[in-house]
Amino acid sequence: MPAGNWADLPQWPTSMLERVRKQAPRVHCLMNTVVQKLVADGLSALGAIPSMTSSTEEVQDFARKADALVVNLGTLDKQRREAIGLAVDVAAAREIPWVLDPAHCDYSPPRARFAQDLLQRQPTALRANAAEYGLLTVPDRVVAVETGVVDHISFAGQTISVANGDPLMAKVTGTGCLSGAVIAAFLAVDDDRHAATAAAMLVLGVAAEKAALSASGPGSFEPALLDALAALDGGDILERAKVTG
Ligand SMILES: Nc1ncnc2c1ncn2[C@@H]1O[C@H](COP(=O)(O)OP(=O)(O)OP(=O)(O)O)[C@@H](O)[C@H]1O
Ligand SMILES: Cc1ncsc1CCO
Ligand SMILES: [Mg+2]
Repeated sequence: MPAGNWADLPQWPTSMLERVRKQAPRVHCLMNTVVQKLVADGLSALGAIPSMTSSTEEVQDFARKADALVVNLGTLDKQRREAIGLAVDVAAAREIPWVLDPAHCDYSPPRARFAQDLLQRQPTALRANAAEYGLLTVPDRVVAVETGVVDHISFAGQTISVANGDPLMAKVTGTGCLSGAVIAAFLAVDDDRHAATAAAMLVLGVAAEKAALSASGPGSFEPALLDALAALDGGDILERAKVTG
């Protein structure tokens, strides 16, 4: 079990990244309309295969082909609520991992209620920023990720903290949404939900640090992040990892 043994087993995130690249998991995204392109490109750069429809006629067919699902509430409407319910039905029946990102649930009580109802359906992981996270009660079997300057990934009474990343991540809309999708890709290749979620946050954080080396601001950071996700190797991860837990 990697959690708690970071110093002894520092190769497990790299092994998971290699499996993502080799297995190319299909990640179906019910993604807000603001960041669909970044999330699709980020998953592709990582080595996963994104799909993105939210049509109620088709979403179950897409979910049946997927290895993991990410549900993001950023641009919620009636039809998307319905599509989310249909997709989660398939994920539950097929027992594939799914990740909930309750984007902007702190702006709207109905959205917060919807997010809490979805949590009762036992996603594999919740990924939220601090404002969103503080509003929700996370059931025991759900990996709870609170992102920010340091990411805290909690499960079964243990917390892994990942201090990698760069302030430019907060200047590009959708890095949090992308993190939920990256978590889904890692969950698709490893059954250890706590370790897989932490590895995903580490990989994104290290890629962001590499991207920041060449970026001159948010505009150039975004494509550099895609390049870094595609090029990342075990050496980068070992050299830069700031993981405790
Ligand atoms: N100041 C920072 N320094 C380092 N990493 C950061 C910083 N701010 C955010 N991050 C990283 O950026 C990613 C997004 O986290 P954040 O908490 O900003 O999500 P968010 O508010 O939901 O983002 P969005 O809604 O734009 O997708 C995480 O991987 C987090 O680690
Ligand atoms: C800016 C924005 N508005 C709805 S979703 C989204 C991107 C994730 O925060
Ligand atoms: Mg968000």
